[in-house]
Amino acid sequence: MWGRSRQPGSGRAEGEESAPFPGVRREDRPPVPVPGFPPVEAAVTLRDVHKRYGRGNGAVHALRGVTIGLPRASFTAVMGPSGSGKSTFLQCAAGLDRPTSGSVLLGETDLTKLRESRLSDLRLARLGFVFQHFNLLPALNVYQNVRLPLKLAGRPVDRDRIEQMLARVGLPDRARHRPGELSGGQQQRVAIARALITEPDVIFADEPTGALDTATAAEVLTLLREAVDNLGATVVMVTHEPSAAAWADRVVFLVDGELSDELMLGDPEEISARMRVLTSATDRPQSATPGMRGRG
Ligand SMILES: Nc1ncnc2c1ncn2[C@@H]1O[C@H](COP(=O)(O)OP(=O)(O)OP(=O)(O)O)[C@@H](O)[C@H]1O
Repeated sequence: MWGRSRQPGSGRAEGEESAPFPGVRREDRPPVPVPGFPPVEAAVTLRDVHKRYGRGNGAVHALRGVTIGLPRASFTAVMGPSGSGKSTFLQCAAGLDRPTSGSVLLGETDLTKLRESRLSDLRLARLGFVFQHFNLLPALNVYQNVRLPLKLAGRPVDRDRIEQMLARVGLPDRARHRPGELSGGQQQRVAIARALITEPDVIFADEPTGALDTATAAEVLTLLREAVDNLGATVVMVTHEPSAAAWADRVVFLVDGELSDELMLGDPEEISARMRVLTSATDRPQSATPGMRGRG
């Protein structure tokens, strides 16, 4: 499978399988894209997406005609200098914000044509989210946090599946703990379990390792990688960290709201070098995030 041998620090050998996620049959997995061949089907497609904040002289053009397809069962990292439009890209691709013009398709469904209530249903049913600061509900325990998307979507709750998912992310004995009783890395594992419990088509991750130390970040990235390889999920991750982006199959680079470059199966050094070129060309610093500096 592509990218498998390139995972920095995963400790997993080429071709080695990790334990499957609960409730997912191998035959249900969608086709895996092969480098060098056009993808059969894109999980997410952006077509000429523009996003403008404000009007007149004060308008900010955060995205300027972004067109890209993200293949099913692939892991894409989005990088770029500070203010280049990464978060706006993620928000528009995930249907959390609406483009000023252009279209965003989830499979065959054009999100820009959906009313807010339908969009919200679709996000619950088919998308998962992982954020830098975890965004768990502090009053709910771990089990209840993971169960929440199922309840919100009105779907049946299978206690065994939730417990298996917690075991899968390495927290079999924390179901009754509140988020405040867990470390940052453990909270992010809960957030990943919560994102995966609905078996989403696409997981959007916004700086998922930005608040974590190097070792913990690698554990979280392993889980995202496994969601792609074993569950057939599509992962889209915004990151400032070349060492995190190197876990992806493909890194796309945004500059001033435009896609300016991409790298397939890049290692941290290659990704850093590409970022240095882009940052010096725009003469704009990257936003600093703690945690993974110096890795790789
Ligand atoms: N709600 C908003 N209103 C006005 N301008 C905005 C808004 N959100 C983002 N912007 C502007 O749009 C541009 C792109 O912002 P965005 O947050 O997408 O960039 P980014 O690459 O994620 O930045 P960073 O790496 O610093 O988080 C920036 O100039 C930003 O100031």
